[in-house]
Amino acid sequence: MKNNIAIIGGGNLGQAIGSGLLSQGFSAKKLTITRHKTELLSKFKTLGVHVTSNNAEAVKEADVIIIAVKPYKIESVLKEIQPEVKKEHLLISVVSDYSIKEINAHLTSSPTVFRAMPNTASSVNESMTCIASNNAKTKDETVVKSIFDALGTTIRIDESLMDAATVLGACGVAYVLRFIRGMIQGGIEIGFDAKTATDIATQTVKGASELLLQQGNHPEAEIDKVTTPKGCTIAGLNEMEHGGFSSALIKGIKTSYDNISD
Ligand SMILES: NC(=O)C1=CN([C@@H]2O[C@H](COP(=O)(O)OP(=O)(O)OC[C@H]3O[C@@H](n4cnc5c(N)ncnc54)[C@H](O)[C@@H]3O)[C@@H](O)[C@H]2O)C=CC1
Ligand SMILES: O=C(O)[C@@H]1CCC=N1
Repeated sequence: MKNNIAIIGGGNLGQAIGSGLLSQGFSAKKLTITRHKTELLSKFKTLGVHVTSNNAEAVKEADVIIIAVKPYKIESVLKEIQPEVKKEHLLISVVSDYSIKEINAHLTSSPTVFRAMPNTASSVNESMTCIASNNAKTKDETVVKSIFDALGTTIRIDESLMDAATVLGACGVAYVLRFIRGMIQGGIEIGFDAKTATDIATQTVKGASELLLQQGNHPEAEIDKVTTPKGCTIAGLNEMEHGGFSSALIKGIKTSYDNISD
């Protein structure tokens, strides 16, 4: 990848993106990460990444800008970098609940603006990243897709689905991790130590995902292969459903969605 990338906001997601790019061989010299407390980015500095608290300087040196600050900070960041943003820049916002139109309203130079919704699995190159833009050129779309392809898998979506992508793909990591924690707790109760229960639960979740990813089957078709009539799987599954398992998940997803807007 030949672009110089500036990540504005080296927090949880900004660092995950930085780590994911570096582990895929992206040159540390072409990467800048900013935040106020630069000492918290020392592991990147050690690897040769340019670490600074000066956003304008970072933007000046970059051709791709990734904004990864909290939603309530994006307007001040846009005001700060606005004088240095050029038409040739590709500006990618991973900020939730802030539209391309709102971003453009703070910029006079009309850069090409994208929104992307990756997740924290970017750090291990297993993100699902949803990407949206308005009338971007194909060559610019290719550049943005290649950045996030390096961090996992990408799909292009309409910007109107960005809130839904935020919930399913980004918040989704937390839902799945809570599920895994529940499996571990159950595993300990039936006899495993925490480490063994974690090893079994995590690989089982990975394997179940791979069944769907590699074979494209419906989850219920795979569940049918596990549930022996009158067996222990269906007994446990039905007990979970009596406890509101699928319903709680669907309600939680809808509640997250309803809580995106401030
Ligand atoms: N954490 C996640 O799983 C995901 C987060 N997002 C979005 O990414 C954005 C960042 O989220 P997190 O990384 O979780 O937040 P965070 O709070 O961990 O990171 C934001 C970083 O920006 C820095 N920052 C604040 N003001 C700044 C400024 N003026 N200049 C430079 N840096 C500044 C903060 O010090 C912090 O390190 C949010 O808008 C969130 O909606 C999107 C998908 C997933
Ligand atoms: O919870 C949040 O607000 C952010 C958005 C997506 C993941 N975390």
